Amino acid sequence: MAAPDTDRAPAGTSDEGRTPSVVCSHVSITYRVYGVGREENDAEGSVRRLLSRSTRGVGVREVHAVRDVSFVAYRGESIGIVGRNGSGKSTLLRTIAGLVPPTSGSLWLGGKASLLGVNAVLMPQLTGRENIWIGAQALGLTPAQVRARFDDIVDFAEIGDFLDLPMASYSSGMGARLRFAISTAVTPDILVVDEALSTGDAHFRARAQERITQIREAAGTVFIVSHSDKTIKSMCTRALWIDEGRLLADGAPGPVNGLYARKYGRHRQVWRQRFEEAARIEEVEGPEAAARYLRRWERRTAP
Ligand SMILES: Nc1ncnc2c1ncn2[C@@H]1O[C@H](COP(=O)(O)OP(=O)(O)OP(=O)(O)O)[C@@H](O)[C@H]1O
Repeated sequence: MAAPDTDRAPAGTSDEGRTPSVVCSHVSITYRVYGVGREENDAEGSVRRLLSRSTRGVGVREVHAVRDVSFVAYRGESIGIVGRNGSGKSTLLRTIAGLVPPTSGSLWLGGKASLLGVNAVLMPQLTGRENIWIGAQALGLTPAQVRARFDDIVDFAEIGDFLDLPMASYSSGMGARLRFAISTAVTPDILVVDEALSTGDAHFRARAQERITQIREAAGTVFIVSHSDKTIKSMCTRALWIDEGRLLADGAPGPVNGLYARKYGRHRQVWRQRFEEAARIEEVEGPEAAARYLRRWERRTAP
């Protein structure tokens, strides 16, 4: 397993005979959030702001979502991204998909990236049939290509009689299947899947896995964000662990998941037990006693 080292070439660049599809070099992504933090709303503050032309004091907060991340992805790889909530996984994926530019560093793509999640395009008030037409054309298919692939999309989505009903009436699993079917109607060079697999049942996941394998075999690269280590282990050939925006591990899914679980698995388990205890205390002694109990633990574990 390669430990990321910012002074060396990104993991895997020395491998010969493989074609890189994504080269992510020292990428950092910072969001600027306005209207939060300390405000200077008095007249003096406003004048100072105008004179200095600076944004200080207007409540701008910077969120360093991704910090100095480097790696090389190759054609034929399926890469799982793991990490706690808010660690920067989706931000990294959105950057690979071309939706969020890196604040610094560089990103090179050897093909077209497609983000699985045509959510923005699919409309709940329209039927599955109408959404297939709109979604597939939004991905760049011509009407003739949509016509040719229509039945395949419907078969994969398994929406049956719901095809002519509004998507708003679909279960979350049906919606996920239809989105997946539309997004993969075109074989993308780089497919980016953000949690889209978590809503499906075992049968859907098996077929999604098959589709992902087909894309990999067609020399594509797949990125998958998932909180399920089962999904990462069964669908990925490699995993990246992102923690507080930094790449902490890059290697085979088993060992990377193992490192991640070693750092946070026990922590999660311990807190689950504490919340159960807090619920018991709340029942017997009331909410204030439960809050006191949790605050005591928070103080003890605060960094
Ligand atoms: N559009 C945004 N504007 C400002 N901050 C954002 C934005 N999107 C994400 N963030 C912040 O960036 C950090 C990383 O978020 P991101 O969604 O990439 O994490 P994640 O690992 O995908 O989390 P999760 O597992 O909960 O989906 C978080 O602190 C989040 O609050």
